[in-house]
Amino acid sequence: MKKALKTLSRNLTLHNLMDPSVRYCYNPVLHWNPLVEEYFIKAYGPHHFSRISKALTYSTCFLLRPSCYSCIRVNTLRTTSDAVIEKLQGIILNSGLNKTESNDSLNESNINRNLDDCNKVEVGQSEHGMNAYKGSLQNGTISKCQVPGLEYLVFVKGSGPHTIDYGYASERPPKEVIVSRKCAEAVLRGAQVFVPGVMACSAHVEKGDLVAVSVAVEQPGLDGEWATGITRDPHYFERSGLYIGQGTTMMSRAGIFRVSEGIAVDMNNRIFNLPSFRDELEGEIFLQNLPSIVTAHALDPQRGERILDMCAAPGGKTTAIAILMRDEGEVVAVDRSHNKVLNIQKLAAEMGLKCINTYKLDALKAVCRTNESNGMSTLCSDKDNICTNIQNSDSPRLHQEVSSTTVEGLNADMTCKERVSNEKGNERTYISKADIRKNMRRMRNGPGRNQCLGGRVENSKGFSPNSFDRVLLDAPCSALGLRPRLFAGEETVNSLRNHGKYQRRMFDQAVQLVRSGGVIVYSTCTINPGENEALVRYALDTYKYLSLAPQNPRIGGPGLAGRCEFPDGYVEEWLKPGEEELVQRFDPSSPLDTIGFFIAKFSVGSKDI
Ligand SMILES: C[S@@+](CC[C@H](N)C(=O)[O-])C[C@H]1O[C@@H](n2cnc3c(N)ncnc32)[C@H](O)[C@@H]1O
Repeated sequence: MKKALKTLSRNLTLHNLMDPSVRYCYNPVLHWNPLVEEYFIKAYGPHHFSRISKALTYSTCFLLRPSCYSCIRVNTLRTTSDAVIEKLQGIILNSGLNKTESNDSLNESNINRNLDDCNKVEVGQSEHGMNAYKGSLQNGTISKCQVPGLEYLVFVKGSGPHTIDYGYASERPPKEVIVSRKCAEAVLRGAQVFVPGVMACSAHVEKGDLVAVSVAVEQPGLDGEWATGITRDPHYFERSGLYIGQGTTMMSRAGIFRVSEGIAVDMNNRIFNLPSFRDELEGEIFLQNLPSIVTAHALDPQRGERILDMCAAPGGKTTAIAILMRDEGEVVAVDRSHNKVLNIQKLAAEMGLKCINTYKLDALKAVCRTNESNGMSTLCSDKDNICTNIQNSDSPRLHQEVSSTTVEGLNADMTCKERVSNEKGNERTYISKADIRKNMRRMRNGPGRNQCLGGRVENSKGFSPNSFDRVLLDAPCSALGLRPRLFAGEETVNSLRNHGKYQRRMFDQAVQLVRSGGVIVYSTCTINPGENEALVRYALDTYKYLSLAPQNPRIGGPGLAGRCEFPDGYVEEWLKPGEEELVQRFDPSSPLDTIGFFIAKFSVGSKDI
């Protein structure tokens, strides 16, 4: 009886998943590691965490409707927000992006009603900042930010989610292109489908064909591991609800798998219409998340000061800081990656900023106690090991095809593991965890390409203690606040703790480099309290001369006070009562509609006592 019920329920589920309206839509479910989910439910409560989880995927829940907008930071050293608004209006008119509100998306009054509704739920963001922000979004398609001090930011409103007719006819499913998760996340932010992001393609796709674009997202496998099976199964349940739009192929299927770059699919019918302004107004604008811009303001850099940006690439906050300093003083921007340092240099040059000096440096070794610091840097070029290694690691792209009813040239139920074993054919019976991780990475990012940008980067051996007025540590983190996010299962409780350890070691360096009387700003783009409030607790308990400082502007909500006891006995301490309002927590499920983000600002007292 139990077995019959189970089979019936499975058949019903499959039947539902085969229903084109259930399958050809965008309604992703974010998967978490079960223990991580348990921990976040303890931190946020089940309802709040469920809203956060939904918001991270950009999908809709009954109260929350993504207002989806692009936030543009204007380079005020080059132009004004009025001039930028005028140019953007022209670009939008020419590109047809002004088709922002269609029948199936909500109108302005609904948006405001939704924002009001959302205000009633308990996501407490700063009231003053929230009202100014709401005012900004009500002004029309392009508007200036009304938060005092942030008037140079321009918001361009997008629209969605739109319902797309993919042209499904009984037994004649649409041609399909399957993209990697990272590619899909970029497409949801307004990008096109580029060749490296394509994982598979229906048979007989020619240039100019209309294709449905779906995403291969990791699903829980029978063995307890995550797997991205692109199966031959006619039900294709693994991509149900994971259709992100429709586009026109810019090359044939054969072409897509022959070339290594270029646009594969021109996305002309998207779930979300979000202008990306790629390559537009170069040097005049920079697309940046609102919380990142607030981070630069929280640091409050002054003209003539010496500022360290410890994990700076690609340079979004570095350039925001340099502009706030009117390009007077010095912003030292370091990153451990050669190519990423080149990206900072490129961005600084585009924006015409002279006060930025870039170095390749491991921030864990940023303090130099000998006379080797600063000026004693060594030069390396694109000939160094990093580039050579990167180029050598390039691997051939997979050649796959998929059709909604028949899949040619693709193994049935092919999982990550089977791909690994492909390399050595049947000889290989053992699949290492490293191999699985490598393939998981590949599934996430797509086959992709590694690039060496070329150019010269200066290696630094570190900086003298107390040599900076202010330090920004925008730490590498679990990035569990980034939106849109289609999978979160790769982080375990252990990996989250390891992020915390790494961040504390970096923070120890920041504390040594800043002078007495200076400022440290710590930020992450994760919702994990272990990397946010727990870092603040560590900082305040370890360095008695540090204190939390108020931030301006304050748009985010309060931090989490309390502690979390884990089943293995580990205890994580968060903020103490009274400290919550001194940090800014950007909740991805709040009406602010930002990524999940955290900012703490520390005043550095006298180190001598
Ligand atoms: C969150 S991103 C920084 C984003 C950047 N602040 C911005 O706003 O554009 C973190 C950066 O830290 C860098 N990173 C990671 N570990 C590092 C280390 N040990 N030393 C220096 N940089 C590191 C990564 O390469 C990455 O570029």
